[in-house]
Amino acid sequence: MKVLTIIGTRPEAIKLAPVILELNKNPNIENITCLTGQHTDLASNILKNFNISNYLNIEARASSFRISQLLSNIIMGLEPILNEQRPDIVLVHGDTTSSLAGCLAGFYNKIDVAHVEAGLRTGNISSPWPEEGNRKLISSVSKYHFAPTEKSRLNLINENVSDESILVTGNTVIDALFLATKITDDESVFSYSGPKIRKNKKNILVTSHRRENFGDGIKNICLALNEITEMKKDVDIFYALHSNPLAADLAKEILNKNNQIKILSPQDYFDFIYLMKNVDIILTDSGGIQEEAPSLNKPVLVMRQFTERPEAVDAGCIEIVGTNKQRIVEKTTELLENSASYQKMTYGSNPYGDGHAAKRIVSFLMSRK
Ligand SMILES: CC(=O)N[C@@H]1[C@@H](OP(=O)(O)OP(=O)(O)OC[C@H]2O[C@@H](n3ccc(=O)[nH]c3=O)[C@H](O)[C@@H]2O)O[C@H](CO)[C@@H](O)[C@@H]1O
Repeated sequence: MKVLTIIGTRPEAIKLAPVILELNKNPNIENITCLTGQHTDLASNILKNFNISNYLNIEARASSFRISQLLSNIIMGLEPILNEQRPDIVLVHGDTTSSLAGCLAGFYNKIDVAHVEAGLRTGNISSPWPEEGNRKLISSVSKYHFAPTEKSRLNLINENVSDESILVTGNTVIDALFLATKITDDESVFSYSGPKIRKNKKNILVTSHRRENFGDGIKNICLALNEITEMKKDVDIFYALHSNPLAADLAKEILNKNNQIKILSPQDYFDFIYLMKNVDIILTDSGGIQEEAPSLNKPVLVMRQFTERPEAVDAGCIEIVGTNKQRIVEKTTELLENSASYQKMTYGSNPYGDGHAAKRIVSFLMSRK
């Protein structure tokens, strides 16, 4: 069986790395990994973390940030590879422009598409935008759907996806985290050379990069961080910037005079895990971090209006706080001051899986050969 695995962004690289390693282990599978160029630097660094060095890169980065330009560049960039390699399966992940483009390129060439992290829905087509639309479109033309949870599977059934084409696998980010924590537990692998995490402080890790938060959302988040450090002199905040200047520039402008806030460049995956493991609280609009944090027993306040991770909300390990400055300040302060509230959010088992999702995906594909 020949598989073409498409990777665009950092989270796709993190979440597909375990699947690629599993595919490469199987003598009956030839896997070709192809970067699209959507996040070349971030994605290639992640593959390096997981010792994946053999991959193509179509460098389809759009000159502007126009999604439609990037989508068409990727589809056209993949055509020659699809014609030359004629894979049996195009494997895509999640909800990005690269995931949708990879899926459509496969579909237009009558090649079966397999979708990892299928079925996540907020039910709101404008949030997250364009991810909710991307993943619904991918579900409508994919042949196989790897749903992380039972809830994701039910979302697909509600959209008339046939049950026998769905497999509930767990989220592969837990596979990646377990692989990485095995590697990172050997402290010598850390290259984290950022500002020290001081144990006599309360430490908060922050990331924000969602398009719907650009502008006012990120502004309110940063104003809330300034207010928290104004009130709490024993708090250090580590803000890991995203590579997208539309997410990073405003944060740098608002936060750069606050010496309690350490502004970090995008972190290598192992170093980011080190940060997640060693802080007390995580504030983020990220999807993957909502799934990882329960395995690290870290409470997460989600700075979005909606989440497609209801399982973690139901389990009490994440809480949606949106981008309202006052609400972010209040909920963060509560976790800093009220140990009962804090304990309630540190969770035993992770609703997002057991770290064996990649194995399940590969054996399912082999059974369909
Ligand atoms: C709507 C939505 O939720 N969509 C998500 C979005 O991904 P995301 O929101 O999770 O994106 P990010 O937050 O950028 O990545 C997070 C990962 O990066 C690591 N990290 C973070 C900061 C850093 O400095 N260094 C790092 O290594 C971190 O540990 C984590 O694993 O698209 C994915 C692809 O389709 C989807 O799967 C996913 O649902």
